[in-house]
Amino acid sequence: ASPCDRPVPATAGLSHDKWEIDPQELMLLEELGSGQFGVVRRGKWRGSIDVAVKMMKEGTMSEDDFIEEAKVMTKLQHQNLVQLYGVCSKHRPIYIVTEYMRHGSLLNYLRRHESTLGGNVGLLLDMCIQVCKGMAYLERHNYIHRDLAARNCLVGSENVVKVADFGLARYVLDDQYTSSGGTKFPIKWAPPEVLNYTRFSSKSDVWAYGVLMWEVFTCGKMPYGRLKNTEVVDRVQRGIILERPKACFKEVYEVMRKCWCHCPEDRPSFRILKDQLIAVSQGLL
Ligand SMILES: CN1CCN(C(=O)c2ccc(Nc3nc(-c4cccc(NC(=O)c5ccc(C(C)(C)C)cc5)c4)cn4ccnc34)cc2)CC1
Repeated sequence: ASPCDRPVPATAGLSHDKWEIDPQELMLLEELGSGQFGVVRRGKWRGSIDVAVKMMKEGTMSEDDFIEEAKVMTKLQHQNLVQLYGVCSKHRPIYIVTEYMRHGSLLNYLRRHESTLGGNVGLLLDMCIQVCKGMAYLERHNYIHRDLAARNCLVGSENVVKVADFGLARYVLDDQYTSSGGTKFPIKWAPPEVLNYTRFSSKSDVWAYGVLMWEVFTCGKMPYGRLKNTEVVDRVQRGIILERPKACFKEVYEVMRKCWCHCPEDRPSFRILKDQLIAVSQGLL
């Protein structure tokens, strides 16, 4: 029978899962960096869209679980979240394709521009507020980051700052990274309930956000300096918190301190933090 009188199957066009990206539509360019997880390269998608492509080394993550989660992650859309465009999961290594951020990680950006950023409290506070907006969006969607830190935020044009790799930590297979006793676990960004019971929540993200604020106002110093992880755990358990950075106004440090309440329920939500920081920034300028 001629095609015109055959009914079009209802699934026509739907079989192409929109979170699945066709690798033939990707052009891979220079390497942006690498780590135990694999290599990240800049790329072009469909000829014109700037992307970052994470080529996940096999054995780094539980890929099937991640691919399932990617369907949810592509729906998380906010101007302060690094947008996940999709995955190439029909080959190995799998590719994770996101929007491209041209200035790299917030941590490296702070360290590279300390001379100009150091004195600009308004800009440092604005960067914190942008991260807070992205995190308030995740909080509203009951989405926990689990590894919020300046190294996991990225900088684009005009000092735009976005939160990256939200939720990715759940799929990492390296238990040096996932268990709180592991050498790669981000101890210095973890609250007591995570150190003791690995109990993650949006309030544990708030604790990490307080440490990120400290990173921003010190232009990328390492929290607790060269203290060993065991010494940091001991301090955090005893309620000793990070000291006020020189560049940090008292009002800003007061907000930071609230993120480090021992009990998660005493810490403010990101929604409240956002309003408080905006009020401080309006008072300061
Ligand atoms: C003038 N300067 C020159 C130097 N410079 C750069 O080279 C530079 C420029 C842009 C960059 N952009 C991005 N870089 C990256 C990037 C680069 C290196 C490493 C990584 N790391 C990761 O993606 C990564 C790290 C850890 C993990 C685990 C498994 C532990 C959770 C998973 C993934 C990301 C991701 N991006 C996503 C969107 N945009 C970027 C990165 C670097 C910055 C600009």
